Amino acid sequence: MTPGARVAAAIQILDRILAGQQAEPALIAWARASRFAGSGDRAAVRDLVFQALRRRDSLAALGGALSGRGLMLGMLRAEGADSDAIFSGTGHAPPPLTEAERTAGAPIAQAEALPDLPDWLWPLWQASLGARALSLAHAMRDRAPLWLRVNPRRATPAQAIAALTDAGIDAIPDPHLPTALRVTSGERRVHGAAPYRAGWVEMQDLSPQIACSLLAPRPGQQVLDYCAGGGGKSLALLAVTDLSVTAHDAAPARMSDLPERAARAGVSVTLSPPAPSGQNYDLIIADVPCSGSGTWRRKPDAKWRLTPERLAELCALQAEILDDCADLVRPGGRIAYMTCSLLDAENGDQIDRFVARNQRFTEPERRLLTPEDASDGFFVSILTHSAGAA
Ligand SMILES: C[S@@+](CC[C@H](N)C(=O)[O-])C[C@H]1O[C@@H](n2cnc3c(N)ncnc32)[C@H](O)[C@@H]1O
Repeated sequence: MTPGARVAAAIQILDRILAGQQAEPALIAWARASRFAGSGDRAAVRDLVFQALRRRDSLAALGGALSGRGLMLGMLRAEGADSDAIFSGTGHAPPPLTEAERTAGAPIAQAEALPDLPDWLWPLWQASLGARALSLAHAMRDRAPLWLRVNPRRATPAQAIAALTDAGIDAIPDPHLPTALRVTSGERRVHGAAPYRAGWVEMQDLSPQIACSLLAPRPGQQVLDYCAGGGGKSLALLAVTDLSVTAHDAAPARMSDLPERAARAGVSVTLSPPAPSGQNYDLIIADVPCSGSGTWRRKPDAKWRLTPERLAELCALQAEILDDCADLVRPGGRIAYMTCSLLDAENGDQIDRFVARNQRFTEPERRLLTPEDASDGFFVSILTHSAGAA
């Protein structure tokens, strides 16, 4: 596909997303209907669509319209590219620019200053992040790096880096957490690469890796991963400590990959039968459903789909899960509450309300990680039951 044809495809897909379709199904539907598009074309069109969604408002302002065409025109203007060369009308390229399109659009500085967040959310974002609100909103406009976690049961960071290099993937360790590797080239090769398939490395963003490193459970402790999903947090803990880990999820199908991932990593996780009971756990991980506002670089359409009603529903569910976990932790045990959100409503405010209604718990540690100091936006609060230290 020519550059113009890729832009025309992105316009078509963006129009569907702006009309209400989710990004992934819209991309899949386009790929199925476009057998002529090779893997390089599909990746390039996907990048255009995601980049446009990350910067939706500023690109619409630059391009003069909130439409697929307006967004792609705004992107070309932001890059200083020759719009007429792309909007050429030849072959499969989009039709030439109209006179109105040529004169529409805000100046670059004015458009770039927009936060690229939904209007209703911006006051909550500012109240949560204060002086860092705009820079963190703008950090969400960039593509996120891919991070890997080295599994010390299988390899050292140096061995993993060497094996990745052999597979055509470059990765460098984080200066503070050497088992966290940032992939600097060859991202798309990771899934098929030998060190991934042999369990030497797992995909996990730096921020949850840091959060898990704060928990340091003692060998042999009973751990409940209450919202286990794919089990990323369980696997991170088991990689460094021998633990008895039970995984639970309200949607058990979400844990279907976990046994295979655990086997690849050389560890084992017990999948919980119906629901955990008793007060048997030294550590409960509550990696709760959330807005995902810290991961909007990866899932940019989610930022425009979130509504105040959905945020309120999520906050109510998070409170319910915290209360369930409070009943399952053993006296003296800990709850690690985690979200991939930057919003106080889901983070500090949620914990303050929990501690106010559950006065047996204290909060020795709370950490908000952001793209400015780690990678994805991520919150962790460690809550200790007052009957003694775990
Ligand atoms: C943020 S995801 C978990 C991600 C996972 N811990 C990981 O590291 O891959 C939240 C999970 O909570 C689950 N969930 C939703 N409501 C729940 C509830 N009431 N009790 C337990 N799990 C719930 C969802 O099915 C989802 O898998």
